[in-house]
Amino acid sequence: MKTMTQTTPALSADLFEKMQEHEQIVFCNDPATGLKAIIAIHNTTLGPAIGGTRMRNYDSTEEALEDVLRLSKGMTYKCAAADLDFGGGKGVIIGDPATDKSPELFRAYGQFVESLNGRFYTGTDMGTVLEDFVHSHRETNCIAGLPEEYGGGGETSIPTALGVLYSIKAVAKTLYGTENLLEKTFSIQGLGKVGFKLAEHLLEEGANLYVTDINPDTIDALVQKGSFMGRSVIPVDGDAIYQAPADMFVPCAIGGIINEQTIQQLTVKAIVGAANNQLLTEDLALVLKEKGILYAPDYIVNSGGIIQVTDELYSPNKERVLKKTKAIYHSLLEVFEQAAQQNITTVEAANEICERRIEGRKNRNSFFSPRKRAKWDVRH
Ligand SMILES: NC(=O)C1=CN([C@@H]2O[C@H](COP(=O)(O)OP(=O)(O)OC[C@H]3O[C@@H](n4cnc5c(N)ncnc54)[C@H](O)[C@@H]3O)[C@@H](O)[C@H]2O)C=CC1
Ligand SMILES: O=C(O)CCC(=O)C(=O)O
Repeated sequence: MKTMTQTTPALSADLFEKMQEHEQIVFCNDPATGLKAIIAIHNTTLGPAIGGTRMRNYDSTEEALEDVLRLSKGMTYKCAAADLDFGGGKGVIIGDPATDKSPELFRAYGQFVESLNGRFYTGTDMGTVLEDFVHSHRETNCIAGLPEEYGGGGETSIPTALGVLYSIKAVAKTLYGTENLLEKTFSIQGLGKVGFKLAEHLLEEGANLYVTDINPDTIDALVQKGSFMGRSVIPVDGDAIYQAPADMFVPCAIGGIINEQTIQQLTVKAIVGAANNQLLTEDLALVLKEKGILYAPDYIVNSGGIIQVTDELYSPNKERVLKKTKAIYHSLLEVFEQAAQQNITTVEAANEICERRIEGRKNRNSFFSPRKRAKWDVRH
């Protein structure tokens, strides 16, 4: 049997190695409600950490930890890219969203969020809905993204889907010299909160779609919609989506789907979608560049949701959110321009812009302290 002195140093070294530049990881365990969650705070240079909370049936704690570390880092870049006064964080709840949810579980989660004393704000992500956080909000003010009837900005997937649409237009402008999407074809992976709304926008623009989802009901609903609008919506099975003969691939489900295998199958001219962490590893951006596939960095494309929830703290205003979401179009064009000028990947160009912003702020607003009342904080 191993003794504590043998195991402890190895374990902690491993965990700190995994954290890399992350500031803090919080493991939340509440046997009474079954809550098992991990909150990761990546960087608070720009302000308190913010990021949605994902609920997923992870195969292991390790997998959940990997996910929350990657997602929280992405939030730091997302906030910097959208020029928000927030840093990056994220939460994951380990469990099946279909069977393991309860009001008590989300209240318990709210208590853990509250214990961070303003260092972390959260709301929805994959597997969670706004109503879950109404329960959490009973325990903490640090919820961003409440339903409208609770004084929040409402469904975040609405601005997220719009942001993806503006991004697709920026990509079309770059590739074809026009934003017109009539008769363009898109392959969409995931028809959930964001993917379905985006698909509706694309149909309204006169586009045709290949779609896949693990839930057949959502596909049927979209096929019906497409036939009603006289557009083509072709369902494809699982991995066949990578080979669909579309102009652009639009990932709106899980991360890590762009890898060595899938890149070989893609025939599209661009990848632009809502999913977080689309590239399994960042160096794949170079493989895409060499293959002539324009990659729109995910954390810029999908920033509509975070734009809305952070704006909510000034009190909700749909017009202001729309204006800020439209700015995604220009942010992407700037990234594409810089990448072309410097002959670097779009990921490198986007990261450079964000890192410059964070670095520039370090001297003025170093390390957020919750004792300072933040200027946008209207609920405390
Ligand atoms: N909701 C939001 O405002 C934002 C969402 N995102 C990201 O966008 C993605 C989608 O988010 P939501 O639409 O909110 O989530 P959701 O949970 O509502 O929808 C995800 C959809 O993907 C499907 N799906 C899951 N695994 C799949 C697979 N292997 N193949 C095909 N379909 C699969 C699910 O059945 C579901 O319909 C996630 O990666 C999320 O992190 C990013 C920014 C904001
Ligand atoms: O939509 C939200 O509530 C937070 C945004 C977020 O976590 C994300 O953009 O991934």
